[in-house]
Amino acid sequence: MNILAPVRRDRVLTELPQCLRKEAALHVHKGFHPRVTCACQEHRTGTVGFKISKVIVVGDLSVGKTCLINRFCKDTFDKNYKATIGVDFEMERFEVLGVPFSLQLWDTAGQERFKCIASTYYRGAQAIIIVFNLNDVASLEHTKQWLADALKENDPSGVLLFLVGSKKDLSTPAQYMLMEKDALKVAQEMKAEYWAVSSLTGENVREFFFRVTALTFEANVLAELEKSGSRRIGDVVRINSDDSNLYLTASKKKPMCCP
Ligand SMILES: Nc1nc2c(ncn2[C@@H]2O[C@H](COP(=O)(O)OP(=O)(O)OP(=O)(O)O)[C@@H](O)[C@H]2O)c(=O)[nH]1
Ligand SMILES: [Mg+2]
Repeated sequence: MNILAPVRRDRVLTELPQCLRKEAALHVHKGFHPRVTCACQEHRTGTVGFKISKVIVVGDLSVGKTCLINRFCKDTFDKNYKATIGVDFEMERFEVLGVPFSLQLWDTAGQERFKCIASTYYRGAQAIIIVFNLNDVASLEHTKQWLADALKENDPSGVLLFLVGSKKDLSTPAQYMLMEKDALKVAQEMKAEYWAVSSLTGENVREFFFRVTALTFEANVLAELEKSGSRRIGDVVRINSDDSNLYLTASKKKPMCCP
């Protein structure tokens, strides 16, 4: 795909999309980090606009990884199962706070026999999406192993984690509530943000990917600012001392700048 194609109008983010559940969120701030907003306004985002961030999608076979990506990227849904062999990827271009931002979504195989090939593509991920089927408790249990495998190839402190329950359309509200309780616990243990989606109906799919994009972008800009040492004396107005950063993953309680 041509990464220079213009950004689609429905890929423009001007605000930080909110988390699904506050109990299991990477952070619960209402807006982008003030330093990020400020840097974007002042065109101080360095190389972020030219970068392609890698996102890997892992999880048991048939949990719906390919369908999730296809629903977001192509707005299609295939009810027939066709196993992913090795890996596949899609490129998505966004514009966040006026800055171009690209994600490379790596769809990996869940089948054991292809896992070996797929795992060679885990390296260099900025976000890891671990998918399980909301109607299959074993697939939730296996998410810990998927995460461990993915983290072998990545720096755990530099990667954003998302735990995604799929096929929400197949559970009754009561079944869903039961599963969500367990899933929230797993997400908290992993320090991952929890989402529940349906690729069949499209429920939460766009909201989820927008959240992944926004948080990855935010982490990238903060890292860029850190690298360039652009924090200015006098900009520091307060140390973030509230409890809205559950896992301290993206911003790691850095001093905030901007008036
Ligand atoms: N009802 C329902 N079915 C779904 C949903 N998502 C996926 N499926 C079905 O689940 C099956 C597996 O979906 P895939 O997306 O191919 O699963 P996968 O995780 O990519 O599987 P591997 O590539 O083998 O790892 C297919 O038959 C899909 O139609 C969903 O949200 N709702
Ligand atoms: Mg697949």
